[in-house]
Amino acid sequence: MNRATVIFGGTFDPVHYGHLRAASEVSEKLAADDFRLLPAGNPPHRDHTGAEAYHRLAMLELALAPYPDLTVDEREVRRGGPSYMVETLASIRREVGSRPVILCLGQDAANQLSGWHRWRELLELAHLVVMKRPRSRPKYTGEVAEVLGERRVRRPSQLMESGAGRVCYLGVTQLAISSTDIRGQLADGRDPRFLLPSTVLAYIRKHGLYH
Ligand SMILES: Nc1ncnc2c1ncn2[C@@H]1O[C@H](COP(=O)(O)OP(=O)(O)OP(=O)(O)O)[C@@H](O)[C@H]1O
Ligand SMILES: O=C(O)c1ccc[n+]([C@@H]2O[C@H](COP(=O)([O-])O)[C@@H](O)[C@H]2O)c1
Repeated sequence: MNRATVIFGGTFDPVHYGHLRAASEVSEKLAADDFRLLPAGNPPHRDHTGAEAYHRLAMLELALAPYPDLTVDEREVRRGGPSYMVETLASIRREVGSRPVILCLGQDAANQLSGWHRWRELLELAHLVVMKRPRSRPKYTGEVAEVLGERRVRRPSQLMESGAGRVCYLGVTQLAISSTDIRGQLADGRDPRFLLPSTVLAYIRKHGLYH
């Protein structure tokens, strides 16, 4: 078991099997002993979300309830202001000391990295694992390609040799599911069952979300 803290951040609006399967596979590949899904409280890059942060958090908790090895980190929902990942990682770093911290993000999210708040500092605080996404290829802007290229390692085990600063690409099973599509189906009165856990869908219906 590797002593690393792994963070899978997302808006999770709502959480679906694409997120959950990717999290499970990355956790397995990294042999992680501390794997956290971390919902963005107030995503800095989105004008609005379909559901309030407390609903997105509740849905994530329902989805992960049967799987105690995958936990929820609530700090961005509890914290006020924009949910900048650099601040989140700094706060996690203060708690875990020098152990490896690994931030997982999909290729689509990684392509936007140059727009993230103080993005260069992310690699001082954590390693990055970039997960391949259906229909999304590396399309970096600015200096990101250069920085990520310089830091790239081939084997996930190399992330365990230091606390931060390396980048590794991992393949995950390609499930072409997105929260946007699920929200669209619900808004159109269609049934997105089997794209997300039934407990999450029941929560959505109970609270009348995404209509
Ligand atoms: N189907 C999927 N397979 C693998 N990774 C995914 C999948 N969907 C989302 N991710 C990754 O999970 C993280 C959180 O994603 P997010 O909550 O934005 O989901 P999304 O489905 O892309 O949402 P939206 O459609 O609202 O943009 C991101 O790093 C994203 O790349
Ligand atoms: O810190 C930032 O500036 C920043 C900008 C864009 C995205 N993020 C984070 O990236 C993660 C994935 O974002 P998303 O939009 O794919 O859900 C999520 O944890 C976001 O909070 C963070």
